[in-house]
Amino acid sequence: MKYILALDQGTTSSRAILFNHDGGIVATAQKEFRQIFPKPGWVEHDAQEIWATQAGVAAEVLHKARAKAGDVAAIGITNQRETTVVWDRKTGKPICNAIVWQDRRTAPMCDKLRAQKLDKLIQKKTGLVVDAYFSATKVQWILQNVKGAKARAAKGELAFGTIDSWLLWNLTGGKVHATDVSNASRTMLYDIRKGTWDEELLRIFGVPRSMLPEVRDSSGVFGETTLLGGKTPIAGIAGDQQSALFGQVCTKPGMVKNTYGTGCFMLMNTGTKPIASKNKLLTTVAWRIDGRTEYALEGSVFIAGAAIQWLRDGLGIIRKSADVEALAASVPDTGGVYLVPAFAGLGAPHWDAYARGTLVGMTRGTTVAHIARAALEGIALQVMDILKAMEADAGIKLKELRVDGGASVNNLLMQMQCDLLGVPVVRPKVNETTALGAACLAGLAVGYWKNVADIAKHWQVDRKFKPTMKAGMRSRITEGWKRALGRAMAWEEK
Ligand SMILES: Nc1ncnc2c1ncn2[C@@H]1O[C@H](COP(=O)(O)OP(=O)(O)O)[C@@H](O)[C@H]1O
Ligand SMILES: O=P(O)(O)OC[C@H](O)CO
Repeated sequence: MKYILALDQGTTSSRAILFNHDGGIVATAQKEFRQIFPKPGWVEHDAQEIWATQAGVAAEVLHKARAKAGDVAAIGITNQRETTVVWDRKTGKPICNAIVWQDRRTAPMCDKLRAQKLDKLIQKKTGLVVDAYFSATKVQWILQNVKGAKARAAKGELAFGTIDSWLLWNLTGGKVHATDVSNASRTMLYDIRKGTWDEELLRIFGVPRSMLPEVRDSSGVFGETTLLGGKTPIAGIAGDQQSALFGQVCTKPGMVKNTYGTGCFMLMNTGTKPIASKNKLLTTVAWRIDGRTEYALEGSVFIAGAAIQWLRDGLGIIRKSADVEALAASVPDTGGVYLVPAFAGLGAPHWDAYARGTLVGMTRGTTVAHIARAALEGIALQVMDILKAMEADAGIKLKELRVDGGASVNNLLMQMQCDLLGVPVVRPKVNETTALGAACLAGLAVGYWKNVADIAKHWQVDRKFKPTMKAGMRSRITEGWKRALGRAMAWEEK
């Protein structure tokens, strides 16, 4: 058969991409959906709209390529992670909007867990830092706040799933309620070393076992769908950041990728060994193939490309995201301005749910160009902080950083990044590595590709950025950044 279809369900859009045997893109379809902000700090999605847009782009991409179901060997799913959907098993309808990974409403619940000194236990089992980011407190919130939910869940009437499970359920007409191990590892309910849902955590968060999906390998047949017209196997699932790690062929320990999308997510493959972080990074499952689990260290930055969207939609100083590059390049530096884009609190390595966006260092000479440049620099500086933590945790010095994601097309940002890191930054030709990873996991399961080496031979460099900044300048910028961070942290009152 000719193609593998990847369904890439991201935070801001649903995408469908058809890949051929060379790992090349044949056609792409994409549809944005509504971001719902009911209160400050809350972020929701309509799960039905997510399914409708995802099903829509799947049909559209086949149409664009003039392909039929019979041309598609398998489907791979990759998804925004942690986002929580609870639905009725009988009707298949969600009982409320999905609570998105960026949503901060459960921060007080996390404070309580820390006050009860449960954070160490949770980190030991799940590899995660207690934060509103993960699914557990989101499910707990739904069960406590949606009328009748707790009782219905206790009777086994409700199902919980991250977006992959929700899509899989819909693709299979409610026949399969499953997830893959990389997504399970983001729920804060899963023991990443034992590879099981954890009864003690389920008790702590008040989540009945009956709500949970079955956890499977990332590569393997999960079920079949008739969505495309014939019967197509769904043969791979991975969370989008783990999927990008696979798509970048970071399949050997020590290899690192950073994805610049809505947020920024840096992952280092650590092989079959989970490394417990001493610097507030996450230990997470990269994937499980043929029963063999590989792990990753992760630094998660909540706002990256979203800061550029804010320049566009919030401030209106650019018309489209790509315009930020020329505007920022029209000035040689930020003129001392720093933008800490803590719009959704700060993730790794700070984990401050009460931090808020801060713009400092302005003078009468400050222009929108300085602010645009500060937004790009703010992205690169957040990434610098996580790379330092990662190098300390893994005890290695990085040789190169592989990059991808929507904002990685910005050459100025990539140059700033490698200047601030002092490490070469490498961008591959196929920038859709997230979708490619899911396609590869699915393709491996059905024999479309033989093995990882078969996939690796298609990875090609588009451009390599080399550091040019003088060390003195780097430390001046870094020092100012530390002070700006201090202004942003603990801003929102508890
Ligand atoms: N040229 C650009 N420079 C900087 N940011 C960009 C550029 N083009 C797109 N972006 C940002 O990239 C993000 C989209 O990337 P994408 O990988 O599609 O994200 P996601 O998967 O999180 O929805 C948006 O936040 C957008 O503002
Ligand atoms: O949708 P993205 O690409 O911004 O990714 C979101 C992450 O999976 C959140 O953990």
